[in-house]
Amino acid sequence: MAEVQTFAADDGCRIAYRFDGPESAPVLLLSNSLGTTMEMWAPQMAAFTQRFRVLRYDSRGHGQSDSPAGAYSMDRLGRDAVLLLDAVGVERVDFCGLSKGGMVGQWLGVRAPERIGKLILANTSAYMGPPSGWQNRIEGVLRNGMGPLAEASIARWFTPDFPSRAPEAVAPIREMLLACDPSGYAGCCAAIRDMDLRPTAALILPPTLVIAGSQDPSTSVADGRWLADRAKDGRLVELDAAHLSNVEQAQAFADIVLDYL
Ligand SMILES: O=C(O)CCC(=O)CC(=O)O
Repeated sequence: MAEVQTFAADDGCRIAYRFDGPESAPVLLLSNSLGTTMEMWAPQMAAFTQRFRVLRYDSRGHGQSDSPAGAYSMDRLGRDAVLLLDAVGVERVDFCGLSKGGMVGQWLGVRAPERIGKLILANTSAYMGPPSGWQNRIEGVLRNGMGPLAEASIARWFTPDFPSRAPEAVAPIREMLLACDPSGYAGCCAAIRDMDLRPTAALILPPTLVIAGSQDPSTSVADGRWLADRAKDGRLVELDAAHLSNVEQAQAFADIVLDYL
């Protein structure tokens, strides 16, 4: 049975990961969004493991990974993904990341394209300014913890009636957010605060599918189209969802990813 394992990144931060699916299958690497864990991919696991050996990890600051104090950077988060591949001895993967995970994907597409077959960037953006908004969020979470963020986050992550229509899908996501280490969450907020991947977006080399949510107030369809227009071989697909489109449109998300791969 698959279990969560850990490896140490080059600064000693322990990163948690797990494999699921047939050992002989090609590897699909999944990267989580801000305030969630590798369990955010639960709605796709049955479908993805039909064809792939799925490698999921908790981004530093999240889940069972360490949460070092201080600001992280997108370089740091991108290097963690490369170091994970090195640690498990996998040379090349297909990649799917949502929001912050998609920012890591943009970084990989430019900085480590030789490690990536196809890239799927869901509900993400090359820039999420202004920095002052992130700074306020960092100060708030370090002062007051995760609790006060929860309901506003859920309201951005799902369309208005989804939580009452599918409480069983939303409850685990709320739990992940509330269990998040405030210092790890703040570290990742700093990485987004300081991120501007726009100057290098045209250097994304792998074939790229961008998935956008037509009702996503965090990373818009326009943000997704902007990326798809710049990636060397980019394409855009829209789902009727808010930010966590893989939870709200679980089957459609899985079908789109598997069709593309
Ligand atoms: O979701 C992410 O990974 C980063 C973007 C974000 O903060 C979305 C949100 O909380 O609305």
